[in-house]
Amino acid sequence: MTDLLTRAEYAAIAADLDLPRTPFIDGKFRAGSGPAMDTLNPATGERLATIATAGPEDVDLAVLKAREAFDQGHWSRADPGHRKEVLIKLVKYMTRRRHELAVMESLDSGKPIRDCEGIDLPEAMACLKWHAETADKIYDQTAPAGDDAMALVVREPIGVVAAVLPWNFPLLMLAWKIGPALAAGCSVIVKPAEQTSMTALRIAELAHMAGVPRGVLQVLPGDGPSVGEPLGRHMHVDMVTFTGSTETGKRFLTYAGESNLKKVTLECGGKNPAVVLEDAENLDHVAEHVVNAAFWNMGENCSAASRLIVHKAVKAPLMERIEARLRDWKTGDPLDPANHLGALIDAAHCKKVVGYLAKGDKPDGPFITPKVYEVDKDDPKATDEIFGPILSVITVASTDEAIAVANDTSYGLTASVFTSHARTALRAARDIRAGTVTVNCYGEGNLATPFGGYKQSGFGGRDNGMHAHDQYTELKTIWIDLSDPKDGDNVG
Ligand SMILES: NC(=O)C1=CN([C@@H]2O[C@H](COP(=O)(O)OP(=O)(O)OC[C@H]3O[C@@H](n4cnc5c(N)ncnc54)[C@H](OP(=O)(O)O)[C@@H]3O)[C@@H](O)[C@H]2O)C=CC1
Ligand SMILES: CCCCCC/C=C/C(=O)O
Repeated sequence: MTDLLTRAEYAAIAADLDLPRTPFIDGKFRAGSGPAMDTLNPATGERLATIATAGPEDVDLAVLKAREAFDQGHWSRADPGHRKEVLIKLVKYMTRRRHELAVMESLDSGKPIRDCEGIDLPEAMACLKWHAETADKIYDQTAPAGDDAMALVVREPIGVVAAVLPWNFPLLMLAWKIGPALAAGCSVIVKPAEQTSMTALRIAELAHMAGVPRGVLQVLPGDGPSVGEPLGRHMHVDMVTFTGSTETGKRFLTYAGESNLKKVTLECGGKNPAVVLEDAENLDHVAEHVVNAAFWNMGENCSAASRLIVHKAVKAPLMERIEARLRDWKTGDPLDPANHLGALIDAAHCKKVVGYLAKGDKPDGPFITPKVYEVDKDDPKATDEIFGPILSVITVASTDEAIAVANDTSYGLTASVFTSHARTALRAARDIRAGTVTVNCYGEGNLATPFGGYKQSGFGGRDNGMHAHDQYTELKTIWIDLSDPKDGDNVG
């Protein structure tokens, strides 16, 4: 874990923050022509900043500049080694300013500073570096074509990419999108969630300082209908990469279908199961993972394991251990490094989550302490993506029943299985319909492994790994006739 500063030191950084307040277009901050928007500190409800949002002309200008930059080729056709060096320089700038970025992220999103410093920031930087390093190490292919021809199969950057982001991991999701897209040579326009624009704006500025040319990385603050939809419908945007709710994700398919058939990749919601079977070993270890899986990031996580599906034989000892671990998980002031849970993102979301609390359980403003409820598998707590610190526990009597319950959802993002038998683990991993299945642990894999969902959790591609790079490229076949023209007619 990164060395944390004290609460007072974080407060001093917060007091001194220089916050970005306008769209970043064509290499500079410009006065946005959209309505002013207050961004609030979720923990206090106080105004953090008033941001000038992007209006329709800003969206058009950003797309025009992104297109021009792409066509000029200073980035898209640059030596891949140059793109690598520039992105690594960006990471260096982020490293220098990591405390400032971490505090900005915490103030803007309500996330606990210990996570911003220990997870979001280092993971975002590692992600950018990982993709930067791939830029000059990817080879194209030749295909079998016989003696008289050569067939090249090459990947080219797809063009102008709009990245529409959620509020739960503002910086990390930014990195998951811009890392591979910029490394591949695309121009990227970012639409952060309206609640959390701060770190995206600052990263765009740092990227430009590091050498990302004008128009290649732009950030347009504003809400979904004003900025997300026009990007989704724009005739000169080649691709949308989206992370957020399934409902909004589906809209982007409509926008694409009603405009230019742009490519759309969606990373959407989840109601992910942690399946603990009768033969699970070391219940202390299981409890540690289950607690982290359900409550990390206040449960505001598409890959949160919010359903614990547990065999009746191990339920009681596991529940005891979960309750014991939760005593160490403190909720409160996000800038206090002692706290594991901060504030929920905003009042509307808080109201939604509170609607799932049991009678008698109450929030403390935007703070909700972890809740564990035993429920039937059809209870809304067990079926809905709550996106809050609520773990729903469903008891089962067999492995088959556990797998059936795990799959009884319209989502399929992640799942975890705890068992001591390799065969059971492998069968369960195969039978659960989800994009990531972890065995005897909870997680999302790492930067090298693809992340995305089955069913209504995802569409069209994967974040992370080389699979992410591939989704920001088009495949082109170049067929070269090598036959000797003297041999006569080689047509057909
Ligand atoms: N998979 C995930 O990681 C996430 C899942 N969710 C789920 O979604 C629920 C609702 O959260 P919410 O923030 O509303 O998520 P959304 O899916 O609505 O938001 C994600 C992004 O899409 C944008 N957007 C919203 N509406 C439109 C639209 N009509 N056209 C184009 N873009 C749009 C948002 O902009 P803006 O918000 O600025 O209007 C935001 O940038 C949560 O409770 C949770 O269950 C939420 C966030 C992340
Ligand atoms: C350190 C890995 C964090 C992964 C978070 C994945 C969540 C994605 C989402 O909620 O969209």
